[in-house]
Amino acid sequence: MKSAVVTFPGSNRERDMMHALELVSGRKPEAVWHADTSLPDVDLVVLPGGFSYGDYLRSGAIAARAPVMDAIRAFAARGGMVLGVCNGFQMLTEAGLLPGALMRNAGLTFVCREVQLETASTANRFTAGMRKGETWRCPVAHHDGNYFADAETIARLEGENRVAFRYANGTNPNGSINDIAGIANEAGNVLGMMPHPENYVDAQQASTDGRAFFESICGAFAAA
Ligand SMILES: NC(=O)CC[C@H](N)C(=O)O
Repeated sequence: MKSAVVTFPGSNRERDMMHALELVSGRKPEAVWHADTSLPDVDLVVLPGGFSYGDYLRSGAIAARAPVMDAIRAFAARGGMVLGVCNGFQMLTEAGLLPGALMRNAGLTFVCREVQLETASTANRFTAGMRKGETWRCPVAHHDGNYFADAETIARLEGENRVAFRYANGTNPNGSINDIAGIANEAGNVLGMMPHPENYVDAQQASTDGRAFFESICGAFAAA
C-alpha cells in the first residue's frame, strides 16, 4: 500500500502517522506539504493530528481551504482512500468531505487520556478487516472532539452503518452524540476519527491495539 501524509503549519502527529504506516505497510509514506497542488501516486492520503494554523477560526477550518485540499477532494472523488485523524477529522468535516462538525468538548477542557473504542461498523474500506463489536484501547488528545450533526444526518449515518467507531464502556471524553468517535462517507473511502490509533502500534508504546486498524487498511489493497 502506497500512502502519503499531509503536513500543515501546526501539525504535530505527522511523524507518528508515518511511523505507523511504515511499520504496518512496510513502505515509507510520501510527505506532502499543505501548499502542494498535486498528490503523488498513492492509494491512501492521511490528514494527521495537530493544531493546524493554531486552530484559529475553528479547528481545521483554515486547513480545509489550503491549496492541497482541491487535489484531495479530486482524489477522494475518484475513489482514493482519505483518512483524517483528530485535526484531520476536523479538516474533513470543514471541507465537506464528511458531514457534521466537531464542537468544543462538553467539559470545555482539553482531554488527553486513553479511551475504549468499539469497532461499530466494518462496512467501509478502512475497518473491513477488523472485528465488528470488538473493543480496543486508544488514546485521545483534543479540545474539539464533540461530534455533532442534525438528527436527520445522525439517523442516516446510523442507518447506513457509517459510524465506524464509538467510545465504549462510558469512556466518551467529549460528549459526542451516540458516543460517535469516527465516521465514514457514503462510498466508504473517506474516514475521520478523533482518537489516535497511530500512537498504539509499537511495542514501545502503551499498547499495540491500534495495529489492527492499520492492518485492516493495508488489507483493503492486499485483497484488491
Ligand atoms: N490532537 C489533535 O489533533 C488536536 C486537534 C485539535 N487541535 C483539538 O484540540 O481539538
